[in-house]
Amino acid sequence: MTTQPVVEIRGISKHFGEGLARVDALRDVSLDVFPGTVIGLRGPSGSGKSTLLNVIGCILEPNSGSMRLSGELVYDGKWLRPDLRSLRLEKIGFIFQSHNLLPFLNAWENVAVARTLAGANLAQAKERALELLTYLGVERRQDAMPGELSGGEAQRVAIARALANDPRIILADEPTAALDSQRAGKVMDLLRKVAAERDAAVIVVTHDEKIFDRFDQIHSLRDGVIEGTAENRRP
Ligand SMILES: Nc1ncnc2c1ncn2[C@@H]1O[C@H](COP(=O)(O)OP(=O)(O)OP(=O)(O)O)[C@@H](O)[C@H]1O
Repeated sequence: MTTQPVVEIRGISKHFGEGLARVDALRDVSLDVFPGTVIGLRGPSGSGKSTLLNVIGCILEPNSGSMRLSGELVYDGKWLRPDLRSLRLEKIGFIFQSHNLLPFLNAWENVAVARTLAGANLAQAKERALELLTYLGVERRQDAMPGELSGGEAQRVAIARALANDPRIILADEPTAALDSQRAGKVMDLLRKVAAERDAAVIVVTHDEKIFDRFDQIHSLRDGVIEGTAENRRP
């Protein structure tokens, strides 16, 4: 049996500006990410990491190429779905550097809101939120406001929120940048568990060398091109 990639990118290019001001942020990038894997994107500032993450997240429209997300062709020279918001809600969970929790909602409400945006009623959304907070080991903090959470706790709540709609693709932009190495390691272990147990693909933009050994593969970008890939062998 062959496993289909969850993210399948072919010949994606993206530029900003025109003429002398043109910047080629991605040049003919192809990439497959398989279920159950955690991959890293590294590279110098301006190499195209965030652009690639935002293209996969259907936030930025590329200029050419094609992209399949969990088997569905979503971009082929143009977006193939009129409603990108519902596409994102259905397929993708986002995790940011600073957790981006809504400061006026408590922990479980922050998770539940993502579920209600996808159409669930509040009771269903709360049940799911509490399940996910338990899964991530922060159920005791369910009523805490974001300002009362430690950095590690807040990032776990943010991961729970990213999982609210059971996406198969999790995109994380520098998720450990604000954490010490022990907490960073824990967040990466949780992302590995999420990938393994939910058959998801986790894609992490990072500069953080202390977590490089936690990836199955790390792609190095330079000037909009994937110039190399390192594999971490696992027992
Ligand atoms: N909205 C935009 N308008 C114009 N140029 C942009 C825009 N977004 C990104 N760029 C340019 O595209 C290139 C790639 O940027 P990108 O943010 O993807 O790099 P990065 O590798 O994520 O960098 P960093 O590590 O600093 O976040 C850079 O030259 C950047 O200046």
